[in-house]
Amino acid sequence: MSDLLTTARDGDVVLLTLRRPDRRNALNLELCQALHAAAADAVESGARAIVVTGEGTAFCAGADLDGVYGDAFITALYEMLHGLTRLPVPVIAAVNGPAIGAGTQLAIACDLRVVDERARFAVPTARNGMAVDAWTIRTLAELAGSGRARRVMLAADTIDRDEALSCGLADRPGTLDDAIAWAHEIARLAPLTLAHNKLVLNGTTADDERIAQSFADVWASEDVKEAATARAEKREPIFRGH
Ligand SMILES: C/C=C/C(=O)SCCNC(=O)CCNC(=O)[C@H](O)C(C)(C)COP(=O)(O)OP(=O)(O)OC[C@H]1O[C@@H](n2cnc3c(N)ncnc32)[C@H](O)[C@@H]1OP(=O)(O)O
Repeated sequence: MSDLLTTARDGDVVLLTLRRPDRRNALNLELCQALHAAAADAVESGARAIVVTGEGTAFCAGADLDGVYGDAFITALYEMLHGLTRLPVPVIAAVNGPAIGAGTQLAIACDLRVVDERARFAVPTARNGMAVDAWTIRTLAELAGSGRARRVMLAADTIDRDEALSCGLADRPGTLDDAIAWAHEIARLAPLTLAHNKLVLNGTTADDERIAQSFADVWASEDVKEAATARAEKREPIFRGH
């Protein structure tokens, strides 16, 4: 539990809100640990989709510039970021304002990004002499395109909302409510399939065995039968994740 993060559950969707609006939701050790734990708890409690957002005018101003220089913080930051990519459920970032530095890292550790009018992305490590890991730079290049990633990383440039939408860094324009509505739609999809797909999208060759297993699990599931039954009965399937 932390005062810096709230968790709200609505059916199968969990909303996690960074709550340091006076510091523009900058990430410190406590907030990284709280977010990591809350996302894992959400999955443990059966959530089928997670939304992450920031309170106030920013999504996340990145690492807390008053406390970024310790190993403990960096470790907690990457455990949290990579933890999100390893969760078996889709995570949507509702980017309600600037996502700077580790704020962009947080947004791209999520699977999907919904951006409101104030959203923008930057990783200005070249302005403050810091560094982000290879996963961050490669994922940014994968999502935004290599040319834009070069501009962001080598010229400390910003990607605004419209550009993010046009290049694929952001998936949909919209508000937090739109992101939550999308999460509810996603929560009705087949959970084992989503978990398999996410594992393939984010996994490495080290995950090959787990991927083969998740593939087999999907095909052996009750849900695959439920989809066929629902089709025959001309109704929407009700997936249970087994
Ligand atoms: C490995 C990862 C590395 C990193 O992530 S390095 C950090 C990279 N991030 C940045 O460089 C972002 C710095 N912040 C900003 O650019 C701006 O802020 C925003 C665009 C996010 C928001 O601008 P606006 O709404 O005008 O707010 P404001 O007046 O600049 O800031 C309000 C208060 O928030 C504090 N604050 C903002 N960002 C951080 C931060 N990253 N760490 C600690 N505090 C921060 C300020 O100092 C100030 O405080 P006060 O009201 O006392 O003057």
